Amino acid sequence: MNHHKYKKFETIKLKDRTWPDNEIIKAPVWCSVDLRDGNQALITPMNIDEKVEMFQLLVNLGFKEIEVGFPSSSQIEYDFLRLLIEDNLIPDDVTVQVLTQAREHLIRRTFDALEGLDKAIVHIYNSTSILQRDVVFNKSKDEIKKIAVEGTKLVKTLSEEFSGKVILEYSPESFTGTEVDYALDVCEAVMDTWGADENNKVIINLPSTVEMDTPNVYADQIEWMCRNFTNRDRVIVSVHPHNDRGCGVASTELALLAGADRVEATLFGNGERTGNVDVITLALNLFSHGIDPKLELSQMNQIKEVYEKCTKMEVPPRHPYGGQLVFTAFSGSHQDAINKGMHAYKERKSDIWEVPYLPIDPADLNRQYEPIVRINSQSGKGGVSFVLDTVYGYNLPKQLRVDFSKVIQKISEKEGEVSSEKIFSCFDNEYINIETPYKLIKHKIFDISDENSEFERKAEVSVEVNGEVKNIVGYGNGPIDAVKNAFNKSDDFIDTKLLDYSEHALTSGSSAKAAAYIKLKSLENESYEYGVGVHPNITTATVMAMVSAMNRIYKTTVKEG
Ligand SMILES: CC(=O)SCCNC(=O)CCNC(=O)[C@H](O)C(C)(C)COP(=O)(O)OP(=O)(O)OC[C@H]1O[C@@H](n2cnc3c(N)ncnc32)[C@H](O)[C@@H]1OP(=O)(O)O
Ligand SMILES: CC(C)C(=O)C(=O)O
Repeated sequence: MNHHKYKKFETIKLKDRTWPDNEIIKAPVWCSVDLRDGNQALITPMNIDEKVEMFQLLVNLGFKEIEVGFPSSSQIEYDFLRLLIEDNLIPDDVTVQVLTQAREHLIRRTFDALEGLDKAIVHIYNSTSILQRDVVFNKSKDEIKKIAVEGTKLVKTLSEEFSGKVILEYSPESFTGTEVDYALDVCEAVMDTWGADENNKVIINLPSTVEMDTPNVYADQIEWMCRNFTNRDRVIVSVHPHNDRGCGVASTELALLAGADRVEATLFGNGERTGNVDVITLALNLFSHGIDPKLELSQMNQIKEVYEKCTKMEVPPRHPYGGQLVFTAFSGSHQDAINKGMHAYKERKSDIWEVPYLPIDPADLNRQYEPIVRINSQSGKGGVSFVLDTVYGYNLPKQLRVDFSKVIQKISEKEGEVSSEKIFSCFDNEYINIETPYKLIKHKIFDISDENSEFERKAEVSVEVNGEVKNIVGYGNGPIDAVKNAFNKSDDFIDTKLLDYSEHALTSGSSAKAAAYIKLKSLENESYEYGVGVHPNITTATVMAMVSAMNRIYKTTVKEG
């Protein structure tokens, strides 16, 4: 690869820059350019119905400025604006923006399209970059400035005849490839021509039409412009970043540190080439710092659905916040940390979200907890128990987590990702209410503490063994002890010792069930097994857990030899 073919564009060196010490403390003014820059970059541009659907989505998300198109470029762009106006689809608090080249016939046609509106942003542009001045326009600096000034004069004249209020926006297109002092000169000429002042501000949009350098360089360019406007108060400084180097979000954030007031962006970063900057990422980055993003993005899946339908583009699975996999962890240590973090967050009832690996709470985007953890061969016990806990309500004892995750590990090594449903059905088959060869028929526990006995409880248990019912009796100081002793006294069952016991409620309300976990050690060898019992009655759940554990010991030691 011949890297000598390329060179860096030399721009200003701002030695006393102040932006690195700044902080973003509020959301900028957002302007969606989905219906213009986004649309002009689509393989199949949106039809009118799709444009209307996208417009309504943008309004619902809370955009107050929306660039609805380039009405002088084609009939469909023109008709769409007319439809918005004639069908009264533009809410009072939303200002539509229209783009046009700074050329007379296009500006005139743009004003025709605006007829009937009471306010609009008219956005004119011409390229000011060194390269385009040379190879596209073949014009001197003064001639290029004249295009901008003549365009502004015409917008001013037509605005005076227009029924509504016009806000002027001017873009020195390809700003990142333009000498900053020249860009400033053109912008000042536009503002002077317009008669801009504090009460009649002009939006000066400084696009990173092509992202040509690292984000700090763009920030230097923006800070330099902000510092050198003759009157900063007559300017709304807007940025319009693209993503050619993959740094659109970083460039925008640094531009905000450098003084920008407004951002033009698109949903999921659709736009020319590698796209415009993604407004969803920008807004949710603010949100994750506790700053009101001034956009309503909580219905993420719905936003994605409308976006994908209208643009026929797909949101990549790893796209920040919106991608299918961004609230998912496959690896064991991540799953374990998420599991523990979620528990701590719930238990501490904290107002502040702090969960490892999850910068924001997926529920804030109406995304579900369920797919956070997905299980494959890289997963450990944390992920498996997280699924059983959050999806099915089973809070497994620590050793059982280790045992069961080995079962899932074997499946995932053979089959790849294991679904939540499969994890549960496997847990169910392996551990819950196991009935072969021993099947609990009924049991009764008696309180015998007043009967002058050395024990407090008596258990009568009926169990079916290979089709034959055995009635056994045992005594102990609690129900579990009494039942276990009943089994141990009989020659029909394996002798065991209780190593661990826990239980919890599974669901709430009238259909509530309890889950009990029993760990038994075989007295015939050193093996141990867990069993799980599930039943509306906690004592029955416990006896079932014991029978399940005995069945598992039978399976591993007696049956499998
Ligand atoms: C970076 C951006 O995204 S900018 C927005 C780009 N979006 C679009 O272009 C989408 C819609 N555009 C179009 O459909 C067409 O370009 C139209 C209808 C607006 C204009 O079409 P045309 O006049 O046929 O051609 P085109 O846009 O190529 O312009 C050609 C002429 O305009 C001049 N020109 C181009 N841009 C500008 C501008 N911003 N201001 C003034 N003149 C310009 C060119 O120098 C060229 O002049 P020449 O014919 O004397 O050489
Ligand atoms: C018209 C301008 C703002 C533009 O789309 C760009 O520079 O990318």
